[in-house]
This record gives sequence, C-alpha cells and structure tokens, in this order.
Amino acid sequence: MKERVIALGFFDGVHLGHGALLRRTAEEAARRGCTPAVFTFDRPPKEVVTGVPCPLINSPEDRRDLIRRLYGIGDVLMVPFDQEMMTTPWDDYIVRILVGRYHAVHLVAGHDHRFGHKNQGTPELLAQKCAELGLGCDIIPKVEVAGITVSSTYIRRLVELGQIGRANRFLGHPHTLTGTVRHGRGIGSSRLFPTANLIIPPHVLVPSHGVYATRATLEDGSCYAAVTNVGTRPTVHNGSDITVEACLLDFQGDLYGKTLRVEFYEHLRQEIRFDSLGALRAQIQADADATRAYFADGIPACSAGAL
Ligand SMILES: Cc1cc2nc3c(=O)[nH]c(=O)nc-3n(C[C@H](O)[C@H](O)[C@H](O)COP(=O)(O)O)c2cc1C
Ligand SMILES: Nc1ncnc2c1ncn2[C@@H]1O[C@H](COP(=O)(O)OP(=O)(O)OP(=O)(O)O)[C@@H](O)[C@H]1O
Repeated sequence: MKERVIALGFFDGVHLGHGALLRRTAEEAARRGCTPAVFTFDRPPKEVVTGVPCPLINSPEDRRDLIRRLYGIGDVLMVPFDQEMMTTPWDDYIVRILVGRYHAVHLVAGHDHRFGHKNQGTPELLAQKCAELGLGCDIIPKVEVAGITVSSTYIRRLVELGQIGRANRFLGHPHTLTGTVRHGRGIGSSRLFPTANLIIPPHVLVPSHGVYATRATLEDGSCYAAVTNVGTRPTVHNGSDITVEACLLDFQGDLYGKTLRVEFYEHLRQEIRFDSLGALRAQIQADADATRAYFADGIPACSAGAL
C-alpha cells in the first residue's frame, strides 16, 4: 500500500504560500519514507458552488506540472469536484476519502483552509481529527510578501492588470501559459516576423493586452528569449478574439501542432493600433531589442527535461 503525506488545497498559480505547504509535504514524506502528494480538484470548488465563473492562473496541466517541477511532487491527485464531493461532510472527507481511498498518514494544509460540505471543515477541526486518528498534521502559517498575504485571488488580479513583474514576486516563479501552436493567418511570417500562435487553454486568464518579455520552452526542453503579444492585433484585425503570439528570438523552425510553454517576465508596452504595417514592424523590432536587453545576462536556465 502506497502511504502518502498529502497537501490539501486548490493550488492555482502554485504561489509562494502553496510552496510553504509543498516543501513541508516533501520534507515530511522523505522523513517517513512515503510518497509526497497533493489532493486537489479539476475545477475550482468556489465556481461549482456559486455558479460564478472563475478564470484561473493556470490550466490543470500547468498546475500539475508546476507542482512537480518546482517542488518535486509528482503525485498530484486531481479529482472531479462534483455533486458527491461537494456534499461530502468534512470528517467523511478525511476518513473515507483521504485516509480510506488515498492512504494518507499525514496531512498538510494552510492557516485558512476550508473543506467539506458547506466549508464546515477548518484547520482546527482538521488538526483535532488527525490527532484522533493517529495521523500527522501540519497547519502552515500564512505567507506574506511585503505585508500582503499571498493568495491566488490577489495574483489573478495582478495578471489581469498586466502587472506581471509583481505577480511573479508573489508566485515565486514566472507566470506560465502552456498551449499548442496553431496556424495564424500568415501575415506575420510573410510581412512581419514569424510568430507562434498559442491555442489558449479553456478557462485560463491571459495577461492584460500588451507586449511582454517572455521565455519560450519547446517540447525538447530547449529555451529561447521571446517577445510575446497578447491582444486583438488592431492594426491588422477588426475582431475581438484574443491571441497570444510569441516571436522566438534566434529560432527558426516549424512549431505548428507542437506544445509551447511561455513564461512571462516583464510587461514592455500596451498593444496599440499602428497606421501601417511598416510602423508595426519597426515597433516589433524595438520590442525584440528590449527583450534582448531584458535577458542581457542570459535567459534563466531551463529546468531539465522535455515538456
Ligand atoms: C512582439 C509583437 C508585438 C505586437 N504588437 C502589436 C501591436 O501593438 N498592435 C497590433 O495591432 N498588433 C501587434 N502585433 C500582432 C501583429 O499584428 C501580428 O503578429 C500579425 O498580424 C500576424 O498575425 P498572424 O500570425 O495572424 O498572421 C504584435 C506581434 C508581436 C509578435
Ligand atoms: N499565503 C499563504 N500562506 C500559507 N498557506 C496558504 C497561503 N495561501 C494559500 N495557502 C494554503 O494553501 C492551500 C491551497 O490554497 P488555495 O489554493 O485553496 O488558496 P488561495 O491561494 O488562498 O486561493 P484563493 O485566493 O482562490 O482563495 C490551502 O491549504 C491554503 O490554506
């Protein structure tokens, strides 16, 4: 039987507060010689309960991948948050699901973690129940940056505002968007610069419209500095559909149909409408130069391994 130390929560963004739980989980699992794990849901419980859509910082795939890459926890139990889960009483959730089904021997949660039907489970009840059942338990105190509690809600707002540098300080890593490269309309490659257009995963927040210094990682794990536009491309397009297009610097090759990870480092400027393609082209060249200057000391090392 695979015994687990399990961290509890949704973990959107995999921010520095989450990091405190995940580090503790990995440490306790190593001490006990069992598996570190995360128990989370495929969609945000708040959205299912209230019916109000909550676009997320990360797709489920990126959330899973960040937990593994940054904190070394590969066992991410991502279960459907359905009617049955929603109405499971808090103690049943611990006894029947976490212990019975997933063999928890130690649970790790944050200072404000709520769980179970009607959010009736609290950190205090969790600690009490664990003591009763002979399980280990850690309640992690809140993590703050510059006096502000780190939370997914706060970081979502920063991403929406395009305040990527600040969002990254709370995340502890660059904001990440991974998608598949689709065909654009070919204007870029024929008359401007070749760009990789990402299919934006459903339900994910894109940063506010503008141009960003980014790092692009290809399926084979190789990394490039890239200048990325998020927006509606008002110079060449009248519609409102949003694209995320990355122009990889010093890269030549075909990326169509491939997976591409784009990490956002800095907001460079707003997206605007130019009077001519020539003016847009000159500006994109300047954006590429600004991106090279941003990464003048070298692009941060890629984490080992393919996507
Ligand atoms: C770094 C960069 C900056 C861009 N900035 C703008 C902009 O400010 N205004 C705009 O209308 N389009 C902007 N674009 C989008 C171009 O219009 C777009 O790449 C071009 O229309 C190609 O589209 P296609 O791939 O659909 O052919 C930018 C693209 C890149 C890569
Ligand atoms: N700043 C923090 N310090 C310590 N623990 C945290 C912090 N933020 C979240 N946690 C804990 O991490 C786990 C996952 O958090 P979760 O994703 O549910 O919350 P969150 O980041 O506060 O999100 P939201 O803003 O959507 O409520 C929970 O156990 C939570 O209590």
